[in-house]
Amino acid sequence: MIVVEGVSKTYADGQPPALDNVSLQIADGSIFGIVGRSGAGKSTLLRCLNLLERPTTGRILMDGQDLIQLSDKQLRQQRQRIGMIFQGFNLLHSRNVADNVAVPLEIANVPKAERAARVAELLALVGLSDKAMAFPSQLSGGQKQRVGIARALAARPAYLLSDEATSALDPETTASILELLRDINRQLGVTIVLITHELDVVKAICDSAVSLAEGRVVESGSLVQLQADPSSRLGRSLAPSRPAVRAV
Ligand SMILES: Nc1ncnc2c1ncn2[C@@H]1O[C@H](COP(=O)(O)OP(=O)(O)OP(=O)(O)O)[C@@H](O)[C@H]1O
Repeated sequence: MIVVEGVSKTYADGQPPALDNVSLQIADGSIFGIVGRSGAGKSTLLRCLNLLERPTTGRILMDGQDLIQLSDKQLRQQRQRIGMIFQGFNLLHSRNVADNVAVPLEIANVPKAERAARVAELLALVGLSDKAMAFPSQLSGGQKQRVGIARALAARPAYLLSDEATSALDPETTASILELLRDINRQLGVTIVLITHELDVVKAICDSAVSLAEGRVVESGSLVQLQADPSSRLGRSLAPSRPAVRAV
């Protein structure tokens, strides 16, 4: 479970805070969406969850441990429990697909034979077994993101952080990547925290969501709660789509 307690982040003196007293909880095994306009603080919040950004004040508890109190070594260990995927995929262009997926395993000093077996397993999971020797430049956007997902899962993380992972993809590819994330969540029990500016993404796969504005939490809750609350703006935006009415 992730608990964010009173987290504020100010990048520079005199600037308004990027996060202002944010508190929320992310249940184990859930898919949690962070929404809000550009500049609302979404990336800052996501980056605080693995301490790529250090909060100015507040606490981030992951599995009961306050990340801010961890030593460098403990933080490195905790980060192995957190995978991350990105809008721009962040693949190494000089390495083939298998070698990209192997990067976290190399960092964790996993022996070569074990690495190869794990990479094969991961490529099968994301449906890219036939692309192991291909280079990123030979892949479509959706395939690149599948490599990014396989790499993020390599060290068997408990948490997967997704920074606009589908924003660069067309709607059909987005749907297939969201389906993959949902399968990973269900099959492996990985908790997924995703930033998106597309409410359709939240509707498609999130169990809970928070909306941010100017660094503050505007609303948060489970999708079911939000959708059932007539006073919730986010809930109204996330109302289930009605089936199209067909003329007879
Ligand atoms: N490294 C940084 N240094 C200084 N200010 C920053 C830095 N990163 C973000 N900010 C500021 O913090 C605020 C929140 O930015 P953040 O990137 O978290 O928002 P966001 O909701 O993710 O936006 P977007 O959807 O455009 O990515 C903005 O005002 C931004 O200019």
